[in-house]
Amino acid sequence: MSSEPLLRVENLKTQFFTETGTVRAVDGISFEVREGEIVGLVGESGAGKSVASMSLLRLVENPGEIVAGEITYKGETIFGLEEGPDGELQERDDMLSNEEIRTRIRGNEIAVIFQDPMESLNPVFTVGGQLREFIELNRGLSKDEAKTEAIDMLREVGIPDPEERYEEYPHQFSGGMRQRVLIAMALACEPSLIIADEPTTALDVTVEGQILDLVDDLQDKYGTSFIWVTHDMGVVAEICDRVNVMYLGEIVEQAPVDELFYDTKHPYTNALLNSIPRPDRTVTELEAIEGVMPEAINPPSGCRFHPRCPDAREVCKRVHPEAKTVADADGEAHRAACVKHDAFDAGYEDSSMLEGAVGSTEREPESELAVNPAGDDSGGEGRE
Ligand SMILES: Nc1ncnc2c1ncn2[C@@H]1O[C@H](COP(=O)(O)OP(=O)(O)OP(=O)(O)O)[C@@H](O)[C@H]1O
Ligand code: NI
Repeated sequence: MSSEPLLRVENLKTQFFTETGTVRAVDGISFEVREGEIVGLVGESGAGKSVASMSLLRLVENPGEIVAGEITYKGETIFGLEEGPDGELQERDDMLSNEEIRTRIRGNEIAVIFQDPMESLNPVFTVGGQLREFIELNRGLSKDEAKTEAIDMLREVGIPDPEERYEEYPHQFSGGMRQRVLIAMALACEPSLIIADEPTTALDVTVEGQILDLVDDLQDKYGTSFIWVTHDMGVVAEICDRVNVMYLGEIVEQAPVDELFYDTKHPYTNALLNSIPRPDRTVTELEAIEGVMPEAINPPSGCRFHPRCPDAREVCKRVHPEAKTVADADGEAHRAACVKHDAFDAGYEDSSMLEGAVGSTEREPESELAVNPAGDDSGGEGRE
C-alpha cells in the first residue's frame, strides 16, 4: 500500500474559456489509482467526470485547457507546471511531449472506452478488420497474427462465434456486443489502465450487468486498473474498489466503496445513494435529488452543494471546504468536503439553520427533503 500508485492526480484544474465566461469544469481534484483496482468517478451530469477523464490523457480540446495540477503515471509526468524565469507558469521540462503521449501512452499504457461505441467504431469497415488493424498498428504484429489475436480477443470478451462475427459490420452488433468489442480493443494492447467513461449507460440493465461481470473477470485475469466513470451508484457498488464523488468540478467525498456506502460522510453522496434502490433499506419509492446542479461558470459561494443540501447551515454559504480526512477506514483515509464534520472546526454546530435552502419553492420544505433527514445512522429502518 505504501508503493507509488499507478496514477496520481494532484490539484487538477481544467477550464473552458467561453464567451459567457470561464467554465471551471474540473476545479482542483486529487485522487490516485493503484495497480489492479477499479476506481469510480461518480456524480451527476455536468460534474466534470468526462473532462477529468479526458484531461488524464491530455485530450481536452479548445477552448478547454488544463490550467493547474500534476498528473503522474508510473513516475512519468503526463502534466506538470512550474514557474518560469519571468514568474509565469510554464510546462515542466520532464512533461511528456504530445508525440510521446500519442505513441507510447495512449492505447498502450492507458486506453479509453467511451459511452457510444458507434463513435469509436467506423461503420464502413468490419468489426474484425478494425480490431485487427488496431492490433497490427499498436503491437507490430503481422496481418495474420493480428487477425488470430483479434479473434481471440473477441472470444475473450464473450462474443459468440468470433470467427463469423469477425466479418460483420458494427451495425450488425447489438449495443452490448459493440461495447464488448470496445473492451476487446481497449485490452488488445494490454494497457495498465483503462478509463471507461459511462460505457454501460446506454445499455439496458441486464446487458449492463453482463458487461460489468465481464469487466470484473477481465480485471481479475489481467490485473488491469480501471477508472470507471458513472452517474450510477448501483454500478459503483458492483465493480468499484474505491470511489471519488464529484460535484461541480470538485471531489466532495473519497473512500473505499464499503465505507462510502455504509459510513457516508457527504450529504451529496447520501443524496446520490438515496436515488438508487438499496437491498439493505426499505425504500418505497426512488427519490431524485432535489434541484438541479448549478452551472460550473458561476458556482455557488461556500460549499457548492449548499443550495441543495438538507444539512446546510449559514456557515456553509460562507466557507468553501477543501476535502479533509474525516474518518479512518482500516488505514485508508476517508475524505469529505463538508464542514459538519469535526475535522473542519468551522463552527457548524453553532451556525444557524439556512432558511429554505432545500425546496424553497412551491411545497413544504420538510416534504421536499431528498435525503433521509434522520441520516444513515438509524440503520435499515426504512422511512415513509
Ligand atoms: N467544450 C466545452 N466547452 C465549454 N464547456 C464545456 C465543454 N465540455 C464540457 N464543458 C463543461 O464542463 C462541465 C463538465 O462537463 P463534463 O462533460 O465533464 O460532465 P460529466 O460529469 O461528464 O457529465 P455527463 O454525466 O453528462 O457526461 C460542464 O459544465 C460542461 O458544460
Ligand atoms: Ni461525461
